[in-house]
Amino acid sequence: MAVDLARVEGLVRELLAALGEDPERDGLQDTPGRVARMYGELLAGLDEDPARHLTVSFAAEHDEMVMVRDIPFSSLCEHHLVPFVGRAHVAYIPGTDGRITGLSKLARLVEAYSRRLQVQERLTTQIADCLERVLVPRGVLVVVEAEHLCMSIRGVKKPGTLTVTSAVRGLFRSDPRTRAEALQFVHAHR
Ligand SMILES: Nc1nc2c(ncn2[C@@H]2O[C@H](COP(=O)(O)OP(=O)(O)OP(=O)(O)O)[C@@H](O)[C@H]2O)c(=O)[nH]1
Ligand SMILES: [Zn+2]
Repeated sequence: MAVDLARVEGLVRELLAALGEDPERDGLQDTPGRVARMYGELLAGLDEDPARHLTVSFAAEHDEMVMVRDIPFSSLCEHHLVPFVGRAHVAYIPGTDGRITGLSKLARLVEAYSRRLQVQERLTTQIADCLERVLVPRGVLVVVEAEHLCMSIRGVKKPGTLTVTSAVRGLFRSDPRTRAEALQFVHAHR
């Protein structure tokens, strides 16, 4: 595991003391271990190769867009170590071999890249890059919408703002009609 649980536990005990707390008081005794396990969970994506999810593919001779929309995710902002939470929309147009991957695998990809210290732009790009590299599709479109708690609960304090990022490749980039159709899918029934 990339996260050193014992070390994080010790440091959280230290952090609590630096925050003016008594780490030995009743309510805080188990907190360092709990926080360490939480980071283990939130950063579990570091321990896996996201591409492995895409090794499952089926011959479908489907040559039109496939989109899984509204994939919920939460990630950790690498600037403040607080969450950003939102939804990802992932679409691809199968390659000339007509092979498709499992729908859940697109959500697993989002999960794998969000369970790391991230910025939203990199998360978006990494999902698109992995799909492009492993599936070799004719097009990839990834849209990510998220609220950053570092903008909601502190600093500029603007809850409810949504940051939208996209990564657009292949046919979705070169053919405006294909891109428009995909974006229409993203916004349908909302
Ligand atoms: N581009 C990008 N910026 C992010 C993301 N998450 C947080 N940030 C920004 O990172 C910036 C860090 O700016 P700094 O000025 O170093 O930090 P800060 O003083 O805490 O900034 P404020 O949030 O404006 O108070 C802020 O503008 C955040 O809004 C992200 O996913 N992508
Ligand atoms: Zn932040």
